[in-house]
Amino acid sequence: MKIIAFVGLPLSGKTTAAEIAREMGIPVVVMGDVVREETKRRGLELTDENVGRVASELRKKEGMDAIAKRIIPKIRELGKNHGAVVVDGIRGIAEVERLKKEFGEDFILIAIECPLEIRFQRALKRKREDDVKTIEDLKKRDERELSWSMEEALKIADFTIENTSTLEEFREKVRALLDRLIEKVEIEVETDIHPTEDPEKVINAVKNIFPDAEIEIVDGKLKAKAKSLEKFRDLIRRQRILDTVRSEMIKNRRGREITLLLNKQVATVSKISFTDYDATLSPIIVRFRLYRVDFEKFLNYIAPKTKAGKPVGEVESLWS
Ligand SMILES: Nc1ncnc2c1ncn2[C@@H]1O[C@H](COP(=O)(O)OP(=O)(O)OP(=O)(O)O)[C@@H](O)[C@H]1O
Repeated sequence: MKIIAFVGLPLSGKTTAAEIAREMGIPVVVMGDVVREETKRRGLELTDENVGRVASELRKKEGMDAIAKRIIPKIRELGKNHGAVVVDGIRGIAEVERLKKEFGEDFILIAIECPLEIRFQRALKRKREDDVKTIEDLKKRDERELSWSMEEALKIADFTIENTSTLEEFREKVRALLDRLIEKVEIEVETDIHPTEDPEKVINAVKNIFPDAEIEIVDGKLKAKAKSLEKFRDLIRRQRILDTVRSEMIKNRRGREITLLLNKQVATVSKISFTDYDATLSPIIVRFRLYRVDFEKFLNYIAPKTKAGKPVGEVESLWS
């Protein structure tokens, strides 16, 4: 699961970026909603003043990362089915640090940059009730945000998007970056390592099929995550087993998950063959979890139908 947050000064384009994520089917957790919920829970009316006061109180009592802490369960819940969640409304470094601690490498921070003058012009155009009326007011608002160490957050961002050109160009940049960052398919690999087996050999068997697998061995079990499907796809084509793989995938699909059981011994010589759970040496269990690609497309990407031994209706890329 990837957790993506946008950070930037007022009017830089954070809400617009989150909106694009929503359009792409990525759920968005709005930090402000947590504060609004808390305001309601306290029986207060949802005015700007009340919401602002509750936010300050939460931060004073529970620390500067109070709101980040409260959204973590929400992120986990939404992430279960989507593979990615966007967080809208990060304000300071404490919040970034909390989310980094919680999600590690899966947390990605994107800074949106835009100079004061352009942001001010956009405020004049947006005319939201709480929007600044003068450039001096916007400078003050910037300073308030910077006092929460937003500058540090901007500095440590993994990516920076400039939003100085047209809205359409900005939307395109955000869309392209999100598309690159978010996994469409999660690949999980698992197998038991028997006492009689050489762990190195088992690792190699997995790497023969998923060369980029990040492998962990815990209590005699190998667990791995991989990203690239290329080698797997290539082996299937070289062995000319598209039909077999296709029917295995259809047979072993449960909703958005496809579980394939590969013969471990055969994998040690870089070949694919299927087995069952009772195999003498336990199988290599490969689980594909589809997030932002439908089963048909995935199936036609990995193992399209064939006619006279040639693939038909093959999908060349999951990314287009
Ligand atoms: N590239 C752009 N060209 C023109 N208008 C833009 C561009 N990017 C954003 N805007 C407009 O500028 C305004 C501010 O954008 P947005 O609400 O996304 O910023 P924000 O960072 O979420 O602001 P705030 O911090 O005030 O919530 C919006 O009216 C939006 O439509």
